Amino acid sequence: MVVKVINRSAYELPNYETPLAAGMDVRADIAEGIVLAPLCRALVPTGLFVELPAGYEMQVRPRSGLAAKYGVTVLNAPGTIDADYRGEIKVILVNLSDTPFEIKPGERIAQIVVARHERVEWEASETLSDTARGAGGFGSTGR
Ligand SMILES: O=c1ccn([C@H]2C[C@H](O)[C@@H](COP(=O)(O)OP(=O)(O)OP(=O)(O)O)O2)c(=O)[nH]1
Ligand SMILES: [Mg+2]
Repeated sequence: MVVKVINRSAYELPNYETPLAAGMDVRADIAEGIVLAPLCRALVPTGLFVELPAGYEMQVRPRSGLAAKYGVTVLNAPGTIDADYRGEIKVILVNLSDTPFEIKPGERIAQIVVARHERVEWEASETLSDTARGAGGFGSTGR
């Protein structure tokens, strides 16, 4: 699938690192490092602008390495880029560790995954069909 993109970043376009990768890593398009103190967050620019086809979204997901090693993750994961969004893709990073973390210029901070999605029309109703689960949830099947 071909997706139109404007790259105003200082870096190459994101790419799939391995043949079957689902996500492409995106880089922090910042001139200077940003120090994230514990429990602080930052809206980090990527310099990328995309035009997704109707029926597709782009998800902004954390990188597991940053999460496991540094406690740094995407606060709103998965972030949603709508097909009608024309602004810059930005990543909301949060530092959930107890030590400061410096986001370096050009660092790969998150990954983007393009996915199909449905759009629904509501059928307003007073009842729903019976199921074995019914209204059970939130641990109803045990721990
Ligand atoms: O991690 C993210 C999440 C969103 N966006 C952009 C693309 C998306 O289409 C738009 C709106 O996102 P969302 O609907 O999640 O935010 P909102 O708080 O509901 O803002 P809005 O009122 O603009 O919809 O912001 C990003 O760049 N990065
Ligand atoms: Mg919204």
